[in-house]
Amino acid sequence: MPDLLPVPDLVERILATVSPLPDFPQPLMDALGLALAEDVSASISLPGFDNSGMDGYAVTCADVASASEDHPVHLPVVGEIAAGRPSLMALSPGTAAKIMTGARVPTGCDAVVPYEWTDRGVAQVRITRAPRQHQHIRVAGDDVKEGDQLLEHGTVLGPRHLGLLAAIGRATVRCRPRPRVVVISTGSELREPGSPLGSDSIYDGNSFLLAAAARAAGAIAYRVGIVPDDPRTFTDALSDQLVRADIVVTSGGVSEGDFDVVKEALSSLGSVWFGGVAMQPGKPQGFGTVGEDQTPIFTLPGNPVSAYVSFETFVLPAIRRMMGKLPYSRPLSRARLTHGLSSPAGKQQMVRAAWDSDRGGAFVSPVGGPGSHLLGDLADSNALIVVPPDTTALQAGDMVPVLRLDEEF
Ligand SMILES: Nc1nc2c(c(=O)[nH]1)N[C@H]1C(S)=C(S)[C@@H](COP(=O)(O)OP(=O)(O)OC[C@H]3O[C@@H](n4cnc5c(N)ncnc54)[C@H](O)[C@@H]3O)O[C@H]1N2
Ligand code: MOO
Repeated sequence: MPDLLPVPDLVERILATVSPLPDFPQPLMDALGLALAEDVSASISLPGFDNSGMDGYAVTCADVASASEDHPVHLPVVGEIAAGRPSLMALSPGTAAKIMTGARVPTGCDAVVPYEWTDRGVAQVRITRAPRQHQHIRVAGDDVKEGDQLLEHGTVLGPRHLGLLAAIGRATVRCRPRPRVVVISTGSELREPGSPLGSDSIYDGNSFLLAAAARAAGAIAYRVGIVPDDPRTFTDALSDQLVRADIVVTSGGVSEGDFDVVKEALSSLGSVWFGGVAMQPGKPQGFGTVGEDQTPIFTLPGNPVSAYVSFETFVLPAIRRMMGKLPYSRPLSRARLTHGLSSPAGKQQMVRAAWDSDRGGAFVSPVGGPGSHLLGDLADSNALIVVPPDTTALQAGDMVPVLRLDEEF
């Protein structure tokens, strides 16, 4: 058996070849899920001005200090201040003004008495409890101060970040864009789902699997569909697609067969490496660059489980690096193995598994057999147990490294 490349060596080669995409200002809603390519500081304070936290009456504390149920204080109501419709800028001692939540507090007011402590009077208000000084006043800058560092370069933007960015008035933020991933399935036996199936043909599951995985990783995925086992047709399809690709992913046609179209078409270019990686499933791999723009290309093996595991191991880190998302690879966690298993020597085995947790902590159970055609088992899995190349057997109860496939990271 020719030497197999260790998995980390190929990952390293990929990360050295792939560069982060140039960042540019993006409208906020397009930035959801993208990594910030700038440090964001507050250009304004939040709140921007002292405002009321309650619907009630703006008062001067000293005027109502003695208010109680038994000895209410009565004040004339001199106006009404609604949020966004400031009408009264200053409050004179001995008066009150109706004020709504969010409305700017007039000068001279140092507390808000909520409606519930009053008779809700219009011309005059009866106040039965004394507020503390500054009660129900939201002071300018008590949330965010102008100049505060808010979000760091590299932060992956979620709904809460976008809310904050909008609140400080940002319409755009600098982010790296989503890479455009073109997915091509090769194989003359493949048919489009929904079309009739011949006696020796199969449906093209891989392009859906891989395009969906690319989209789930944050990329824009273009599913080109099926290219038959003809090198010329493959090369034509590839050059048609390069114009819209930051990454090309193919499946099939890379092992030792007589019609291994991808290998045959790309070998002559010399810039794509083909070889075996010490991983099971996912041994036959190809990686390199194609076209004028040196677009990275991943030629994944055709067996569906092999294609998926290869995507997780090699394509996902490339997508994340282009997007500026760290870490590049899915983090390993540890879980207790429920059943023993054996593993081939010299290869990192990626065992389909079901992960769960209970009061005893995380546990993981192998799902199905090792066959790389077992797509049903793959769909039942939510994790991969990573068995190192030098480990040939694991016992029930062992703590094992696990990749949780549906976890955001
Ligand atoms: N003599 C050898 N044969 C094989 C070796 C080897 O080392 N020596 N390696 C095996 C391993 S491991 C794998 S993995 C496969 C990889 O083969 P290819 O990448 O060339 O893929 P194909 O031969 O085109 O297809 C393999 C398998 O997968 C099915 N397939 C392909 N595309 C799709 C698709 N889009 N959707 C669903 N299923 C797909 C295809 O029909 C085949 O059954 O090679 C082994 N052979
Ligand atoms: O190594 Mo292949 O990728 O399992 O069946």
